[in-house]
Amino acid sequence: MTTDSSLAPTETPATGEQPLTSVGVLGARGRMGVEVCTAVNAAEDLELVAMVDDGDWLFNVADAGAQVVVDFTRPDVVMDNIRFCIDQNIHCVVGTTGFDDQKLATIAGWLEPKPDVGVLIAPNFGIGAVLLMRFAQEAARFFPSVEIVELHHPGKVDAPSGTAARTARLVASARRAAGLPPGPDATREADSLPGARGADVEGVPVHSIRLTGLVAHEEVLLGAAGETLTLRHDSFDRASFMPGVLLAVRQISGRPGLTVGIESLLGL
Ligand SMILES: NC(=O)c1ccc[n+]([C@@H]2O[C@H](COP(=O)([O-])OP(=O)(O)OC[C@H]3O[C@@H](n4cnc5c(N)ncnc54)[C@H](O)[C@@H]3O)[C@@H](O)[C@H]2O)c1
Ligand SMILES: O=C(O)C1=N[C@H](C(=O)O)CCC1
Repeated sequence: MTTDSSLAPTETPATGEQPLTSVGVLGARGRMGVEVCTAVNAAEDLELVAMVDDGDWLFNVADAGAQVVVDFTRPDVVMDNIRFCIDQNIHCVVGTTGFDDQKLATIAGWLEPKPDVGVLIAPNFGIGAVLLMRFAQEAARFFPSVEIVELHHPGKVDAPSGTAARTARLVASARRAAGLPPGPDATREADSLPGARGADVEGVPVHSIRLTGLVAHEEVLLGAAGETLTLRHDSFDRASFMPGVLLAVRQISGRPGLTVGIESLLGL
């Protein structure tokens, strides 16, 4: 792995009374990474000190003195990145998807001997998407049917989306808490083609669409006798994720341990 000097940080914001928070970005050349670098550069209280992508030297973030690392890479590499940051006592804000309970438990274990280090993992930093998840959780117990459709750009590496998987788990859990079966009232037994009814996430069907022109979109459809409720969120631009990412970057040093989602940062 080599250092890519073309990835050197751009201009450092003017120093004020408050010390700047040093930020490193992993996945810096990706769709989200580029947007995060732009947002960090534009924030007067943050300083972009390292930009690392595939093939670059991961130690750049530590050598550059990053206090917080933002990771938008890939599900198959993100665990190694988090392990590295924890070992180096660097707080970590993770937008990369692909986490299940087992991976979260592994990270919590890594954090045990590091009581001052914070790791925040959020499948979606969009405020509207976070609210959609909350509304879906609220509505789930009132409707016998619930299905999720997620729609994304064709370059997306995973399916279903992390947001849809988390929404489904939250819906299933809300239904269990209300004494209802987790899944919908429709069966899968009549499927003539495997997959026709979508993926099964804790009993909730999740349908994934990949379409040129889309960015990130999710619908939760709830049905009862004679009525339906459709909750929909659209991210038309990756700028929509940046307020949530910056909020997490600013708060993570005060939130040691593992945090999942930005709900608690928003007071939800
Ligand atoms: N949480 C959210 O709000 C949110 C929003 C959008 C995307 N995402 C997720 O973020 C991830 C990235 O999405 P994207 O669209 O930016 O993907 P992308 O493919 O455009 O970017 C990923 C980047 O990571 C780089 N990379 C791969 N391995 C690396 C490594 N070991 N170290 C450093 N960099 C490495 C790739 O070269 C690439 O540039 C996906 O998991 C996606 O689902 C989350
Ligand atoms: O573009 C992506 O990839 C996105 N990934 C996240 C997910 O999987 O939920 C968030 C939305 C955009």
